[in-house]
Amino acid sequence: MEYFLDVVNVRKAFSSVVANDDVNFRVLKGEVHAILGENGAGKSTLMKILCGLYQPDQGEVKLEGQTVHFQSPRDAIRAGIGMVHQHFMLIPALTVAENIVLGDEPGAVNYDKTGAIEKVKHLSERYQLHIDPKAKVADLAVGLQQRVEILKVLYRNAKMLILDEPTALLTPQESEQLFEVVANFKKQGMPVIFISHKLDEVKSIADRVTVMRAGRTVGSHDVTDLTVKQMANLMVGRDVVFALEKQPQRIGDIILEVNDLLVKDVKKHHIKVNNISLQVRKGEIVGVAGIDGNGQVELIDAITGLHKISGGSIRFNGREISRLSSSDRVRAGMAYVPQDRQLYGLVLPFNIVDNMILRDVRRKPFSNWGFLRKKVAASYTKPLMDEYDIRPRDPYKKAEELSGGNQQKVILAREVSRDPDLLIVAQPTRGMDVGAIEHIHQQLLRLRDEGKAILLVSLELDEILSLSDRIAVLHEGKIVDIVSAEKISREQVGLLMMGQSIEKYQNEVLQQ
Ligand SMILES: Nc1ncnc2c1ncn2[C@@H]1O[C@H](COP(=O)(O)OP(=O)(O)OP(=O)(O)O)[C@@H](O)[C@H]1O
Repeated sequence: MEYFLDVVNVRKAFSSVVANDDVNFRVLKGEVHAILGENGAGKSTLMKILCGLYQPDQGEVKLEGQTVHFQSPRDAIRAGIGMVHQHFMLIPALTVAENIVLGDEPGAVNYDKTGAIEKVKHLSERYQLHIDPKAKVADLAVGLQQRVEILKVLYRNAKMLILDEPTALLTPQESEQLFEVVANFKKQGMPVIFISHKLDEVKSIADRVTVMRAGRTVGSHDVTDLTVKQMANLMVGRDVVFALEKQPQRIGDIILEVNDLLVKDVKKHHIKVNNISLQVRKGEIVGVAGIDGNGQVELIDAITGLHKISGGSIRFNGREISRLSSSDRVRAGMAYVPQDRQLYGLVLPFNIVDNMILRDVRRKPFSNWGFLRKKVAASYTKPLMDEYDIRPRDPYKKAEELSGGNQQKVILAREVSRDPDLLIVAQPTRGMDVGAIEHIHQQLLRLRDEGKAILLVSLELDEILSLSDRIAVLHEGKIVDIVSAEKISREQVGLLMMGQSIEKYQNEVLQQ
């Protein structure tokens, strides 16, 4: 067997936190190798070692049998490691070709443009990554931007690709296209490391999987030998419940009522939310389904007060709130888990305690005559860290030092525990492991059963279908339909998301 990558006994610690310990795994030439692990298991740290951002404290990394010592990402790129990050690093105003060449020829104003375009064309044909080299990146959909990132590393002669949660921001169709691209790499002998929390994806595209637990690798397996459930159990170390138990609904008064809501983009050029009317009542979860970019973010930003409205009304607990600031809306009983956790959800240089009481820092019991009661704040935080399994269990750890999934847990713990009348959650489980998803879903259902109102925005159709009582489907800023979750199938929601009608689908099915 020919190994491209061999990781031997790697260890990496950040002061007292050992992020990687005794890490061992091998990647074969031409295989898709998934890395699975709970939030905080050490996957990102390991990948940062492989791409030269961190140096290991101990152990060895070998490429094609040769030990390598990367001092910087540049060294790793030169050795053929191509990392495609979750958050793209592209310059929107430049073309595809310019973005691809940039970085390889820094500051090169006089680079060989025709040659570069030719090379990009050649690469996109070879790997079936079809894209127009002259298109402006700002005009491309997310899936195509990701192609540019992949082409960028291929242009630098990558011999192995690392894809870090590559489908987190993709539509199901874009994910399918990505999997075809990955299959192509495989055919051409290029190894791919694939990090994902989505076990179905791992099952369908990976050949082998290495599982990490608490910083250590606990084994590598052929994917064909494992079921999705077994993968989940290996990762979490216990049985994971996939099916949710939903209690019968007890609907109460209207908590949120949006009427004829009109929201434009910041420059007021385009309508983002087009005359939307929607109600959320006590004891129900209303899911908002839609392909990314169809007005979901603007809708919830308008309700929470982060985005100005251009028309219509928003009533919360019977009171018109569209002129209230977002902090006044929070005081009135609204809680919000934003889509962009690093921008709005957390203050990254603050520790977990400070982030946990962020919204209530000036109020009792955390403040007394203007003085922060640190002990009270800490004893409020610690049980929440246990309940939400926030790792490491150090309440004074800075948010920026937490893994992505653990950052998300801090926000959810804070917002859910504030006991709001209305909870608005956007992509609540993005980047979370299966065990954490199970817990969050149970918490959302508990709030619903306690009579709270929940507005759930998610790109995960299965999440919308399993949690929601009613589903509002958005397309191009409009609500196509509001349907009962019990009476609609996954395919029907998919059709509505594309702006098509269900009747057409039903007629087609009848005719078959
Ligand atoms: N720069 C840092 N400083 C201090 N601690 C860190 C740093 N980076 C990571 N850690 C810690 O190392 C551990 C592993 O984190 P890592 O980000 O590698 O996990 P992960 O498996 O990628 O998690 P997730 O699935 O949530 O992204 C965590 O406990 C994290 O808090």
